[in-house]
Amino acid sequence: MYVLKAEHSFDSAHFLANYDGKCGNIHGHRWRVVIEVQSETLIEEGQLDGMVIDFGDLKRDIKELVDYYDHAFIIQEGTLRKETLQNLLDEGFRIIELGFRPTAENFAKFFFTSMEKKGYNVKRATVYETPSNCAIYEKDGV
Ligand SMILES: Nc1nc2c(c(=O)[nH]1)N=C([C@H](O)[C@H](O)COP(=O)(O)OP(=O)(O)OP(=O)(O)O)CN2
Ligand SMILES: [Zn+2]
Repeated sequence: MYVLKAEHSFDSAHFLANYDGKCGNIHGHRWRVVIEVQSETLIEEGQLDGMVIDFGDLKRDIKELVDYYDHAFIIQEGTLRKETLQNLLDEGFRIIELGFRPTAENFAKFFFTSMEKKGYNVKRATVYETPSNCAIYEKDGV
């Protein structure tokens, strides 16, 4: 089995609602998203001979996905009062509302399935919240 790994990072703010501790306050991370894709075979002709996929194409697709979340305030839907949210939007802040709690685990699954939707045979998605903490989502039995 061949495995290719590429990554891209984004900087954003978030908070964990209903969290008893410092992470309940607004804070920022450089989220590092590492994607691994797999293949039993290699392309055997042309420019891509000997490759699973061109690293450039893989990196481009990860960046395209991840860059949307860069320099935004990421919140879980329903965790800010309507007026608070409206005031932030009126101030011109870029807010991204998610249907899930913005944890490393949920982001790992989200980026895994997003890359699958782009057609990749994804082996594993790893999301680092800090240089020493990461969550991994991977297929069962792989
Ligand atoms: N399993 C998870 N635990 C926590 C998550 C998470 O996504 N999954 N997230 C957080 C917070 O977002 C927090 O920002 C990260 O926590 P922490 O490791 O405490 O971050 P620090 O680098 O600031 O830790 P220090 O050791 O105090 O420097 C919490 N938990
Ligand atoms: Zn955090």
